[in-house]
Amino acid sequence: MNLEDYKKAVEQLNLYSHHYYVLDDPITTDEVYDKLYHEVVRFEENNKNAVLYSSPSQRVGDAVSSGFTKASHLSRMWSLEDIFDSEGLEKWLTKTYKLDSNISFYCEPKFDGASLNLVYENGELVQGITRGDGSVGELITQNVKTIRSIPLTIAHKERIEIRGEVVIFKDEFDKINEARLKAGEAVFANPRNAAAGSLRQLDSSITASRNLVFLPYGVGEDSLEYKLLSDKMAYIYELGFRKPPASSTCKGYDEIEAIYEVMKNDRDSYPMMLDGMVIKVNEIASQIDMGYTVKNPRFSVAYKFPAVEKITTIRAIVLQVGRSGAVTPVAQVEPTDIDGVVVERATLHNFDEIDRKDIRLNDKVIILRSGDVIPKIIKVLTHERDGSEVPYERPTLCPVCDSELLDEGVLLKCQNLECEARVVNSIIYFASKPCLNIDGLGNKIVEALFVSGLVKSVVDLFDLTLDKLLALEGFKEKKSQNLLNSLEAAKGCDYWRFINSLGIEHVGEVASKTLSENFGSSFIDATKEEIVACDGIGEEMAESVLEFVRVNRETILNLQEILKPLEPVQKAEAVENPFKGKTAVLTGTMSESRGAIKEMLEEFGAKVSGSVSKKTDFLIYGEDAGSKYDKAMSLGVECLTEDEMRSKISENA
Ligand SMILES: NC(=O)c1ccc[n+]([C@@H]2O[C@H](COP(=O)([O-])OP(=O)(O)OC[C@H]3O[C@@H](n4cnc5c(N)ncnc54)[C@H](O)[C@@H]3O)[C@@H](O)[C@H]2O)c1
Ligand SMILES: [Zn+2]
Repeated sequence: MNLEDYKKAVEQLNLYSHHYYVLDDPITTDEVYDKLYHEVVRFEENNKNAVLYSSPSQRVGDAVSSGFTKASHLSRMWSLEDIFDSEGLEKWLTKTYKLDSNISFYCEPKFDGASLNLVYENGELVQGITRGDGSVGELITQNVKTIRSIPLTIAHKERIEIRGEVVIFKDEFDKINEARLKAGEAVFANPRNAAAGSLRQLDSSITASRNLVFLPYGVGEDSLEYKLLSDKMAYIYELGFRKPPASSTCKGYDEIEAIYEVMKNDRDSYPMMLDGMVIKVNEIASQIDMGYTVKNPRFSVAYKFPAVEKITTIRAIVLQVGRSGAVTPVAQVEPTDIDGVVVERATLHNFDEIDRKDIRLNDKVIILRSGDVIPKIIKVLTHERDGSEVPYERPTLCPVCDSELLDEGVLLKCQNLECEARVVNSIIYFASKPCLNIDGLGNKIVEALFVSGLVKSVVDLFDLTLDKLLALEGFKEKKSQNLLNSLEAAKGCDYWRFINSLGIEHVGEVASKTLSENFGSSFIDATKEEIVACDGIGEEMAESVLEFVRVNRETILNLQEILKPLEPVQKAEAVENPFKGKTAVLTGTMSESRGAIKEMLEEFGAKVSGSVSKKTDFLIYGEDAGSKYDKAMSLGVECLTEDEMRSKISENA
């Protein structure tokens, strides 16, 4: 890197930072940012006189957005030095032991969110300030007050600054994005941006709706006299703050590495995103002696986890046809190693998503792989386009059978009932675990059976014979006999499996069980009213059942004749009691598990439903009953405590 490159790199980093910190909409990955940042730092170490005032190494964060009132922190907020591997840890420890050899360490997760400073005076929350540039941040007290894990009053009366990270849990993040997708709004790239963006809203009610969580990691100005950071933090948690998971004290390299390994391997199991582990010197006197660089504390370091976001290129968009004929697009990307796994495909959800993100062939994109979920594209780097990108055109023909697709906007559908993809996938579904659980009907075999012409629908499976199978290429005696045996074994299955295996749209395992319990084999004669009256079954599902039965009645009867599924045993008629035939909802903590109480009520002939509606006859509540209780009260539903319910039963039984 020469001086010219250095100046360009600083400018580039500042552009990245502006998008990251001010606009909450990054235009590159942390990995790319970190790599360039470290090149800049290396150049500066060798060219001390050339260091630019605007260099990101000289400051924390970025400029403060003009939309908010500014506020100064009582004591400065800092960034953290990064390390990425064992070698980095060794170097950091050597450097730190030189400053003080008699130290131990406090390790905790590095939460990937937005940092926040809380000022309490006389035990009251008086200010909430973003980190900003470390000295001055944005005053967002109103927003901060909507975060339920931030106590408005604490038992500590002297002035104190409590610092922590505001995060959004992963499941909440998915919910927010799902809702935004439905509303046609742009989705957040990742939970960090969602947290930072939600925290810095001009309208507090938006912040309030986002279920943010505050995790304390330290204090700024304080008058506490603890000798150890671990004790100081224990005191903070006692004041009513949420204790972050997995903090521990330890000594030396080996123990730190061991804690890091466990945390890294468990990262997916935490409800929030972690991007590393923070190591801090535990002795406060030593911390004070060590002090700070222009940017970072010397007594602390962030030991980063491998990146889960990478930049790659869209090579193709391939189409998959499911058993219902729905065509889903999947992106094929330039193979990219993400935390040890080579990623070649990413979901695109549906065609609207391609339009909304304006995903083009050859586009550079940020791809995220975290946990077991299928990798997804979280951002198209439109500013990196060079003209070689090709807009994607929606297909009009089925990629498998060439028949015309039905374009329903979000969904495209192949309507050809004999389309190979539809038949093969519906047979695979028919044989899958929650359906008839037939071994030996994997993708390859079903395809071979279909192509041979022997099997054009599930009914044909049961006409297979040993002779017919042996005539096919690749079907040896043992394999063929095993398949025939498993087909035979599927006969006499539970009735709900039979319903589930039909593959009725919107009807999964739970609904199949409900239909089976309520109707058994007469489900094909049930009316819409009767179906909707079942717990957990709505209009859409009922219509889908009726339509399926209308079109496929013959096939259902035919299959039923072959499979002879078992009719569900009807429950014995319940004795007369006030709950018989009524619908009840359970909420709060009870003396036994709610599952056990549900079973008991069902024995008394009640239907137990998950949500309160006008159809609910009783709400039975235990301790800490929440919104269901409020809703029941507002609808005038009769509310009973667990004891009241029990005495009603014993009076009558
Ligand atoms: N993608 C981009 O475009 C882009 C741009 C700028 C910065 N960045 C990322 O941001 C990083 C620099 O940002 P930074 O200065 O906020 O540093 P940082 O986020 O790497 O580390 C410091 C921050 O970590 C947070 N933190 C979380 N858990 C903590 C804990 N247990 N103890 C102490 N602090 C904890 C605090 O908020 C603290 O301010 C870069 O390394 C880069 O990865 C990315
Ligand atoms: Zn087709």
